[in-house]
Amino acid sequence: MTRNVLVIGLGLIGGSIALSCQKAPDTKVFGYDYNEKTRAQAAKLKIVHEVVDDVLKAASMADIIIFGTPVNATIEWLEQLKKWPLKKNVIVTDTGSTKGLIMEKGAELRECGITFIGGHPMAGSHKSGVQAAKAHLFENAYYMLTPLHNEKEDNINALEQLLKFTLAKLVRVDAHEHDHMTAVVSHFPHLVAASLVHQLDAEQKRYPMTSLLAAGGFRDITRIASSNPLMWKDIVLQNREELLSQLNLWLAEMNRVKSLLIGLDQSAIEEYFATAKEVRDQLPISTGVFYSTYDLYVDIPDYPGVISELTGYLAEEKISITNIRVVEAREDLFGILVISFQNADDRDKAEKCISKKTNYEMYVS
Ligand SMILES: NC(=O)c1ccc[n+]([C@@H]2O[C@H](COP(=O)([O-])OP(=O)(O)OC[C@H]3O[C@@H](n4cnc5c(N)ncnc54)[C@H](O)[C@@H]3O)[C@@H](O)[C@H]2O)c1
Ligand SMILES: O=C(O)C(=O)C[C@]1(C(=O)O)C=C[C@@H](O)C=C1
Repeated sequence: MTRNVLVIGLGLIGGSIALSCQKAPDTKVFGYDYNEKTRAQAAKLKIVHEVVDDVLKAASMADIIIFGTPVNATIEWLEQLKKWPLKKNVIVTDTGSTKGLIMEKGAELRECGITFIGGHPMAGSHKSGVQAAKAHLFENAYYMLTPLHNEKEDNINALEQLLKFTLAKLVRVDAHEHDHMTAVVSHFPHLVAASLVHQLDAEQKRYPMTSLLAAGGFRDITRIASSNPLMWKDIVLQNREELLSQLNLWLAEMNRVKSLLIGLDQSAIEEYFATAKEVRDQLPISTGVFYSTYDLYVDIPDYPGVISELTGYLAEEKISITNIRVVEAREDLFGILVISFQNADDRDKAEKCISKKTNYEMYVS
């Protein structure tokens, strides 16, 4: 029997889930977005099997409904859902970055006989919109499910059976613990990134050259300040309490830094950086596709055409690359070309391909 899946909200996350659900056998994926342009783009990009205009009708046929909407919009949809004529065994889930308030709605849905299991894939990007959707966005990332207490195991299994096609690591987490932990590793860092950009903005009014000097360090730490403002407005409002307590911890931490600077204690300052480096270097890699890189470093001679020559060899063998950049290219030195691939297999193939055609030295990080 065909399983009908309806995805509401076809942006980066909803679109990516819809693409991965299309890989599930005997599954028909329908999609709805309140933005007409997005619906048209989703149809053109084949993000779903069928884009629908009548969301209520599609919902009444759905076995699984997935919300890819901003978290405040999800709350509004869940309220409406209570009155809809849904299938008796329908399973409703979401992808929102916050879980506390959404699970309160989930509990209300249970009172109406509707199964709601919260979900949150811990991968994404500062990019948004349907054009950024990718089938493999969640590969290897943690995908948290926050079922209500006493949720039927069969319901959770049924949802997991579909979500396993995201190739994410599915884990079950309590909704409140979820909101605490994501405040630490995601929500609060977004506030810090935005605040650093505000600080730069104020500074460059007095020293206009400052922004020209924003190189790797500033760009790395503030990439996420380019994220969707509406989405983040919703997230920080829903997780306000946790964020206020993170902010207090941060202020205390900044006071510690202040004391270190005032105290001029060289070894304590070095220790501060050393401990941070140790913890940072040991972070496990569990991101989705955007920021897990499989890089191949190629020492290339610095002559015009060398990059197109190399990419040409890879194209001949149909090896796709996700990014390419040159580092340390100087006239008198070999440059290093860093080629990124989607997976280790593609990188291995590329290494073999390049070693057949050239004598350039290569290494992987
Ligand atoms: N961006 C990330 O890195 C990331 C990662 C994990 C989870 N999330 C969560 O996923 C959800 C979607 O985020 P995104 O990054 O895909 O955002 P997005 O802006 O790319 O997509 C949201 C989509 O929802 C549509 N939409 C907005 N309001 C709607 C409504 N009321 N009804 C129907 N459609 C509506 C928009 O038109 C858009 O197409 C959010 O809840 C977010 O918290 C985001
Ligand atoms: O990589 C990014 O740009 C993200 O911000 C992704 C990110 C994160 O903070 O890690 C953002 C929000 C999500 O709920 C999950 C993942």
